[in-house]
Amino acid sequence: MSSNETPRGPVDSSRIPRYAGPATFARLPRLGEVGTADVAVVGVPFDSGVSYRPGARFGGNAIREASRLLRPYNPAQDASPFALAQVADGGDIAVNPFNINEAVETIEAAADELLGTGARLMTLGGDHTIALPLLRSVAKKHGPVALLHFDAHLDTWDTYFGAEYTHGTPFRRAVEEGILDTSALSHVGTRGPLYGKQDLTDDEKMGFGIVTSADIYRRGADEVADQLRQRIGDRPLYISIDIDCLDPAHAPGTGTPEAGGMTSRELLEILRGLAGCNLVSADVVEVAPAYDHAEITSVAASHTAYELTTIMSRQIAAARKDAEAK
Ligand SMILES: N=C(N)NCCCC(=O)O
Ligand SMILES: [Zn+2]
Ligand SMILES: [Zn+2]
Repeated sequence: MSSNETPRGPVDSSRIPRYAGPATFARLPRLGEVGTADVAVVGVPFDSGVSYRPGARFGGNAIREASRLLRPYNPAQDASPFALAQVADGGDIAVNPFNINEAVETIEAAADELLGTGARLMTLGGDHTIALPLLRSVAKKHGPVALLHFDAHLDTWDTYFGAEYTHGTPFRRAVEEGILDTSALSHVGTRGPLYGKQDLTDDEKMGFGIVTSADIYRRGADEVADQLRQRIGDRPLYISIDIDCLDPAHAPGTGTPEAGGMTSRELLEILRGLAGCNLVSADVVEVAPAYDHAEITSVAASHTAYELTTIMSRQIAAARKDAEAK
């Protein structure tokens, strides 16, 4: 979108009932209807990398369905994300469910294509395996990126049953490949039993800092966000959100739930506190609707994606304004 074009926003829910028609994220136009977008919301229906309950392949569409209720003005960030920049639904990346290596390649190639058009990606998973090809693609464009990883789990384990690409291993692979800026890596929301203490030592060696879910409870969302923002500075940032970072009370619909997690309010507040960071792309993964009730998980995920999109749109609009002033 050039600076003098008005973005095409969502369907007007005061004229067309919000439950009518097929769902796109936040009732936004499809990418094909607008040509190119500043932020492309894409689904990756892939869950062949899970170690426990499957079902995240249906996550993207569950989030789209739940996102029908999002409204165009975000008071928490005082911004209308879909008016500040063109956000569009890019549909799903069709990947092979029977061949993980091929799926990983397909995701990377599709992300390359979308990022090549100048779009930032707001990806809806899928299981956490998909973060690796997305990070590869983002790093090709921006160099090694800072990473904020919201998750109950570390996802820096080595292999599962000998498999390198799984939902428990994407960030170890990413560190090995040199696509992360190891001076700014944080897990947020970590908790629960591990295989051994070595998991933590290995993780620390890779450069990760940890903000546990108990840290959030004790220190509060604002302080945590301030600390994270300081660590990230103006580095290009990727945010990966495993919905199991939330307590199972706030996100029952997921494959590997762990008790004692943050609330959806805490997650949303931390994200709002990150506004102004150079967020180049993001994902929300591990929503498995078969275990959900009353869309609790997919509603939380849709609001999470909405806050992330708002951060990106605000930044895109601010950069455009700066460029025009020059
Ligand atoms: N949910 C994600 N991404 N990873 C969980 C892996 C935990 C395990 O099976 O040990
Ligand atoms: Zn997890
Ligand atoms: Zn994860």
